[in-house]
This record gives sequence, structure tokens and C-alpha cells, in this order.
Amino acid sequence: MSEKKDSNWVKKAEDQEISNLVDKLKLENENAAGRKPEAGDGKREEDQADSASAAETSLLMKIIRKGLVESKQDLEIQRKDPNSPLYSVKTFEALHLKPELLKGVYAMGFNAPSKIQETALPTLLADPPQNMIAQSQSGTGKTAAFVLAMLSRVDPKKDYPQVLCLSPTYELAIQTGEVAARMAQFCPEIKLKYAVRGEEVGREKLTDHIIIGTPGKVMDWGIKYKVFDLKKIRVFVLDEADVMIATQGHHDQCIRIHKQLSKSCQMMFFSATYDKEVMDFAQYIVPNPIIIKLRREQESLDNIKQYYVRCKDQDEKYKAIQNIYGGITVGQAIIFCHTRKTATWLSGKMSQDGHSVAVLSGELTVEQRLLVLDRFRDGLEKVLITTNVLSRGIDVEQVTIVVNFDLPMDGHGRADCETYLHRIGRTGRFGKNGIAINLVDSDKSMNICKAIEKHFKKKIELLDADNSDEIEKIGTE
Ligand SMILES: Nc1ncnc2c1ncn2[C@@H]1O[C@H](COP(=O)(O)OP(=O)(O)OP(=O)(O)O)[C@@H](O)[C@H]1O
Repeated sequence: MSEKKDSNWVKKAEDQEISNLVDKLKLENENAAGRKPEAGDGKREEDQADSASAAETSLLMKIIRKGLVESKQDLEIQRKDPNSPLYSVKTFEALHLKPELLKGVYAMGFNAPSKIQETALPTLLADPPQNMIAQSQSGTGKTAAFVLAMLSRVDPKKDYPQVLCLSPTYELAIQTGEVAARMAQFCPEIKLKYAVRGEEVGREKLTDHIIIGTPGKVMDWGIKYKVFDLKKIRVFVLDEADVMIATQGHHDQCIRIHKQLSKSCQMMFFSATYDKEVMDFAQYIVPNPIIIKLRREQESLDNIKQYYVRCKDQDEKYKAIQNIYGGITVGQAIIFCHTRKTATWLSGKMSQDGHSVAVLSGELTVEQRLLVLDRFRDGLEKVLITTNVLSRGIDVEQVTIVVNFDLPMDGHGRADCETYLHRIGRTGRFGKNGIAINLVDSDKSMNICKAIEKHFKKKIELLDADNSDEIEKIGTE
């Protein structure tokens, strides 16, 4: 996995992409200029709406240069493989989206819908609206699926909140809002409001169409201050639905909000994981849902190679990280620790060794957390050391390695398989290759590793971190 090889390849894909797009835009502009739409000629009207101005062209070019479409060729190959979660046969056009939204989707560099988008969207957009509980692996495009559905359901002529999306963390709410803003870049009339810590409201009723927030703040605004009417919400999205249902605090707040919704409100629950009780409960509170569910062995992704390294103690774990860094080119890495104390210790050691490291843990303020994340996204730090706060949903596509410095455990010291899957899913985004490395330093952590392996029915290979040949091999596989 050499950075150089990657960047050459990206460059080639980029050049091809730019030239294809330019050809397409030229053709569209010529077509649009050469004829007037005739009444009733819906297709031509659509062509016109789709044709891009010079400013739009430059915007699209910028997006492409930023590398958002860098792995298209690879993705196209994967899409032809019916076993890939990205397999898709339909087009975004086939979803009959509003032309402005379709334009937004293409401007984001999305060529074709992923499997979850292709399967979920026709149902989510259909009339009468249907409820859905959906599961799809990490990084397969769930956010884009529900955001497209949210945007499609907004009626901008009505100036009150109609769509509500709940996320478990501040960072995730902001990330979802940013996806919505980019997708709706050609729909300036749609207004979005974040209901997260730091955002305040007055006494006036909100006039925004979409609210994306964390449960506590949404409860304050919707139930305590009544600045919007939960009864008027037409679409309710629960992102990371399993953790929202299973975690005590979130559960109570989500249920209180959910209870206020009208009977006709469309409900969309999304996550990469649902254990049985959570799925049962979800089905209990969502009336007549369409359910998209994965089999256990489908839950973990083949494009993320999983390894474990046997270590004696914390110092040996650190040595393993050093050896991995010495042996392969790491794009960006996320390292998960059980406690803030370990995270701080590890960050000190890595900084001393010259790595650019950031720590993100619950003790930071939300603004500080967002800043750390933004810097990491911009590549200013190559390593992000964190606790479970960041295990879910965060999308940084250049992360090539996830290290579990400590394996995830539940409150009883047992393997936390759901958290494991979400953590390793921070790499291998949308079909890219990723590596997950588990550092095992006791019989207890070995048992956790084995339990995870058994749960997902997917091999976690032993890696000898002292053997440079072995390490080099994982980087090229
Ligand atoms: N149709 C598409 N074509 C190309 N890229 C896409 C498409 N849909 C989504 N993506 C990209 O794939 C990446 C992962 O998508 P997203 O964050 O929606 O995954 P997710 O399933 O919500 O993951 P998680 O379970 O970790 O929350 C994002 O960078 C997104 O921009």
C-alpha cells in the first residue's frame, strides 16, 4: 500500500474523470444551446436543467480535483460483482429524484447508487411513505441514502421543520448536515438547522425545513421550548439506530421524541449493526417496516483485512505500532484505546518519535473535538488516537489502518462485537482497502479477539510484528 502508487493511480483516474466530465458538459451545453424545449418534452427540460454553466463546471472540477471521485475505476469493477455490497444495477436517474438533487448527487462524484441506496431509496421515496429499518455495512453509503430521502420529502414552500434526523454524537450530526448541504447545493431554498450543543434558539418558531441533531437538544427544542412541532415532522431518521435504542440515555430521549410524532410520520432507522433485542425493539416501535437485514457473515467487509498481534504488555504493543509504521506506508491511522489515560500516554510516545498525532476523547469540548477532526480530515495529523467516542459513522476516506490498541469490551468485560465492527469500519470506506490490527496482550484480550472472530465468522489472522517480511506483505495484499 504505497502512497506513491496510490497517488499516481489517483492522478490517472482524476485526469480521465475530468476529461469525461468536460466532454459530457460540453455536449450538454451544445445540446441545450441548440434547441428550445418543447411543451411536454420532459426529457428535454431535464436535459436543460442538467446542463451546467461555466461556474458549475469549475465547481465540479474542483470537487474532482479534491479527489472525491478518485476510486471510481475500482468501484466500477466492484459494482459488477454481485457479492459486493456496492453492487448496483440501477442509476440515480431511475430513482426519479428532483433534477436539482440529481445534479447535487453527481456533483458529489457519485456515479451510481450503492446496493443499500439502490435497495432502500425506491421504497423510501415511494408514495404512500413506508417505514424502514435498514442495515448495511460500514462505509457503504447509508448516510447518502437517508439524506437523499430526507431532501426529497421536504416541501420548501412550507416554512416549518418537516424532517428530523437524530445522531448519537455532535460530530456525526455535523457530518450528516454537511452531506445534506452538499447534496442540496442546487436547492438553495431548503434550510437546515443543527440541534446540537452550542446552538441556541429564541422564542420564535423555527422556519427551517430540516433539523439534524442529538437527542438531548432536540428534546429541549421540540418538547421543552416547543420551537417546532414534532407532530408536523413527516420524516424521522434515526442514524446509528441500534446505539440510539440500546444506550440508556439516548434510549429514553429518543423514545420521548418518537412518542410525540404523528402516526403518519415516515420512520427510517439505519445502522451497520443490530443485535437481536435491538431489532425486536425497533420492530416494536416502527409500524409495518420494510426491513433490510444482513446475514451475520455479511456484516464484516472483505476489503478490510483483519489481523492480531500477540504482545506481552503495553510497551510491546507500542513496539508493534512502531514496526508497522516502519514496514508499510500508512495513509492515515485511527488508534482506539480503552481509556483516556492510555490515549494520552500513547500520544506522548508517538509524538516523541516524530509522528504527527492528535487525541480525541470525551473530555474535550465539542468545539475542540470538531477542530481535531477537521485537522485530521485535512491531513494535518496523520494519526488520530481516540476512545469509543469516534467509533461510529465518522467518514475520513484516507484512513488506511485502524488499530485496536485495546479491544472493545462491554461493561461486563465481554467482547463488544458491534463496537468492533464500527471501529474497523473507519477504514475501507466505500470499497477501498483497509487494514485492522488488534493488539492482544493477555489471555483475556485473546479471548475477546476469538469471540469477535467467531461472532462474525471471519478470520482474524496472526501477524508477527517483529517479522518485517510479514509486515511488508500486509501492506501490499
Ligand atoms: N453512490 C456513491 N458513489 C460514490 N461514493 C459514495 C456513494 N455513496 C456514498 N459514497 C461515499 O462513501 C463514503 C461512505 O458513505 P457513508 O458515510 O454514507 O457510509 P455509511 O454506510 O453511512 O457508513 P457508517 O456505517 O460508517 O456510518 C462517503 O465518503 C460517501 O461520500
